[in-house]
Amino acid sequence: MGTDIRIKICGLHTRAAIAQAASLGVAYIGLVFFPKSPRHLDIEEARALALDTPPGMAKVALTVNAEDAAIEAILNRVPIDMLQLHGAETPGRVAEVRARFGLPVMKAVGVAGAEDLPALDAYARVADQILVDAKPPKGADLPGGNGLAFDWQLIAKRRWAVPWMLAGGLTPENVAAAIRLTGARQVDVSSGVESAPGIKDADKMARFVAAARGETDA
Ligand SMILES: O=C(O)c1ccccc1NCC(=O)[C@H](O)[C@H](O)COP(=O)(O)O
Repeated sequence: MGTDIRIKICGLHTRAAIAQAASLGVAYIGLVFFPKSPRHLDIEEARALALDTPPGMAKVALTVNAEDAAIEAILNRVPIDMLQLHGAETPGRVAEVRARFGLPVMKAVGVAGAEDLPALDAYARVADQILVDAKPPKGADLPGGNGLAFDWQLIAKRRWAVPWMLAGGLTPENVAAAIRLTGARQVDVSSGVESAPGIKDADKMARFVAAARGETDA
């Protein structure tokens, strides 16, 4: 562990939460473009927040099965550093988005069991990063951001040729153990630093960052 752990906080939608993320030295912030989500931002809200974001944090646009036109509409107005594809985009679609928009692409891949692991290898061949996340429960409204963890043992000895991020149900209480077990150097959190769906909690954010860096006893 240590301060070299890179942290992404997803689903931020207030200036205060973004300012706090910056003061904590968070590496990435996720802006969610998915209308069913309590963290959804419309394009003009996202633009205002992104223009106000202190330098030094990568602004990641999260979309779900978005068409080119929808991605283009975001990128025309919002200064974005990375695209996070969080739907059922195929490896071919990931390669296409990457080539078309010229931004790094992180593909979220849901894991529930060993049968899901080959997909990680397939996406690692085409994406700039992979987000190793919990698979959403059947019938869930959201394909991510559900606060569910998967069995970290499944990826305990696995490595990929691109940077990867651990996600899914991480909290201030479990993130240190998750990092120890998986060897992750990057972690992503949303629900685990909220007081209610979509509402980020300043104390939980601070405790999460400290725990991920091994600054607490967890
Ligand atoms: O956050 C959302 O509402 C969301 C909506 C649609 C697709 C993905 C979404 N979130 C993804 C994330 O917040 C994270 O990248 C990841 O799934 C971890 O979330 P959590 O388990 O809540 O920490």
